Parts: sequence; C-alpha cells; structure tokens
Amino acid sequence: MSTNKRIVVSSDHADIELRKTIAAHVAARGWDVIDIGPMTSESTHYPIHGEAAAQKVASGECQLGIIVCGTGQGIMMAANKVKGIRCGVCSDTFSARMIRQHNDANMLSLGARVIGEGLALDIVDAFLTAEFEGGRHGTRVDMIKAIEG
Ligand SMILES: O=C(CO)[C@H](O)[C@H](O)[C@H](O)COP(=O)(O)O
Repeated sequence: MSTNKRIVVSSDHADIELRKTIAAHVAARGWDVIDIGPMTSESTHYPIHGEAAAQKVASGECQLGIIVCGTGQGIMMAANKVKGIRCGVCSDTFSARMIRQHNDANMLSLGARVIGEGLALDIVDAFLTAEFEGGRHGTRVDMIKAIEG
C-alpha cells in the first residue's frame, strides 16, 4: 500500500457505524485507512477524538483525515486547534470539493445527525478526488498558516 494514501478516521459516539462505513468506503478506493475509533457507542467526548485524528495528520503519519460527530462542528473545532490542520464541516459535495481545491483542507468533518449515509459518502468522494489548485489560493493558505505561527 502506498504510504502517500494514508487516511485517519475517527468519531465520537454520535455514529460509529457511519465512521466504519466511511472507513470501508475509503479503503475500497485504495486508501490505507487508520481507524482510531472509538469502537463502542458509549458516550465519549469529541475533543479527544478530534485531536487524536488531527495529530495523525499534523505529524505526517496520515495525509488526510475524516472525522464524525453529531453535527461535525465540535470535533472540527477540536481538530482545528492542532497546528497544521485545516478542517471544514461539509454537508454538500461542492463545499467538500472546494475545501480541497481552494483551502487545501487536510481534514473533513461530517455531521452524522445532519446528513444521511449516501450523501456522506458522496461528500467523502468529492473531498478525496479534488486537488489543491495553488496559485492565489496558496497565498491565502499561507496567510492562514501565518496566523497560527
Ligand atoms: O455534535 C456533537 C458535537 O458538536 C457531538 O457529537 C454530540 O452529538 C453533541 O454534543 C450532543 O451530545 P450527546 O452527548 O450525544 O447528547
């Protein structure tokens, strides 16, 4: 398996089944998937899982990450606190494509209580297949990086 196609997936308790479905879907598209759980639906705290996934991306162990909580919002906020992470919540495929093309997002967050499985998988595909365009968008992403120091 090519190491430049490694992706981390994580969630809180809101929908571990959606996370597992996403993991299988992404693996079927040739990605080496690291599923860091949690493995049960016992109530947990999304900052733990958002940060853990983000550290895998920030360290370079994974190129991308996909995280899931009820709305996608809380776990996204936690992930974005890790230096080097650009994570967006998406409930549509256009945004999922654009956060890669324009924002060079390295993580995608999904709200399991907002969207259904079919749309979630379409969003994942849009995110995975889009490529950063650079140019003026690179200038702006560099400005984001400068904010975090
Ligand atoms: O959406 C979330 C955070 O933004 C979480 O996944 C939780 O679903 C949300 O905070 C609700 O918590 P609960 O313990 O599942 O009621």
